[in-house]
Amino acid sequence: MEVFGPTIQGEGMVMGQKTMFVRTAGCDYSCSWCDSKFTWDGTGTSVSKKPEQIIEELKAIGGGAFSHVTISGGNPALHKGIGQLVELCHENGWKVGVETQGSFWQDWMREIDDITLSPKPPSSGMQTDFTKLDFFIENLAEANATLKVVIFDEEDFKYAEDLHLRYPAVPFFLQTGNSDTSTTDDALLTASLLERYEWLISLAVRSHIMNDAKVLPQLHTLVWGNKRGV
Ligand SMILES: C[S@@+](CC[C@H](N)C(=O)[O-])C[C@H]1O[C@@H](n2cnc3c(N)ncnc32)[C@H](O)[C@@H]1O
Ligand SMILES: Nc1nc2[nH]cc(C(=O)O)c2c(=O)[nH]1
Ligand code: SF4
Ligand SMILES: [Mg+2]
Repeated sequence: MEVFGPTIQGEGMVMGQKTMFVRTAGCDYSCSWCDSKFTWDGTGTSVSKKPEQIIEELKAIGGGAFSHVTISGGNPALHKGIGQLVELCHENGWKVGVETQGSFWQDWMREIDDITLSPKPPSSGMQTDFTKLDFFIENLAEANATLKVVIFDEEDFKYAEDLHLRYPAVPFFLQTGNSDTSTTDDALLTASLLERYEWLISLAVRSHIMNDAKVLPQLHTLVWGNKRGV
C-alpha cells in the first residue's frame, strides 16, 4: 500500500531506529481505534507488487540512506510474498522488523530481526485467540520478539498484566493509545498524548506485575501528529 522513509521507528523495541516502512494492505482485525484504517476500510488504494518491485522502490525512495526496513500494515502476515521480500532485504544487507497482531503465522517470521507482536486489548473490540498466540510465542522463542500492548483504559491495563504473566520471558512494552487519529491540531494532540503517557506511567509504576515492562509513547505522533507516511 505504501513505501516510505527513511524515518525513525516510533514504537516499541527498536524505537528511534532509522528505518524504511513497507505497509501492506488488508487486515483480519478491525480495531475500533486503528490508526491505519485506510489499509482495510476501503478508503485507501493498494497495488499488487512483486517483492523485487518493492526492493526497487525502497532503493529509489530511501536513496541508500537506510539499513533497516519495517514491514507493517494492516497485517503483513496475510501476504505470502513477504518471505521473499525479507530474503531480498537481507541479501541487500538490511535488517527487517515486523509489526503484527499475532493472529496469522508465517514461517518467515523466524527470520525477522525484530518482531513486535501486538495483541489487542478489550477497548479495540477484538478478541485474542490465545491458542494462536501461544503458537507464536513458542515458535518465536529463539527470535528477537517482543509483546507490545496499546492501552486506552484500566481494563486494557489489566489485559496487559494478564498477558505479561502468561508470557513472562518475552520483553514487554506498554504503549500510549492515540484516541484522535484524524485531528490536524498537533498542539492539542501532543498535549493529550503526553497526558495519556503520564497516566500510563502512573499505572505501570503502581503495578507489581509491570516491574520490568517498558512504558513508551508513540514517538512519531508526538513529532508529526497524524501525518501519514512518516
Ligand atoms: C497499524 S498496526 C499494523 C500492524 C498490526 N496490524 C498490529 O496491529 O500489530 C501498527 C501498530 O500500531 C498500533 N496502533 C494502532 N492504532 C493505534 C492507536 N490509535 N494508538 C496507538 N497505537 C496504535 C498497533 O497496536 C500496532 O502495534
Ligand atoms: N515512524 C513510524 N513508526 C511506526 N511504528 C509503527 C508504525 C506503524 O504504523 O506500524 C509506524 C509508523 O507509521 N511510523
Ligand atoms: S490489527 Fe493492526 S492494522 Fe489491523 S485493525 Fe488492529 S491496529 Fe489496525
Ligand atoms: Mg502507525
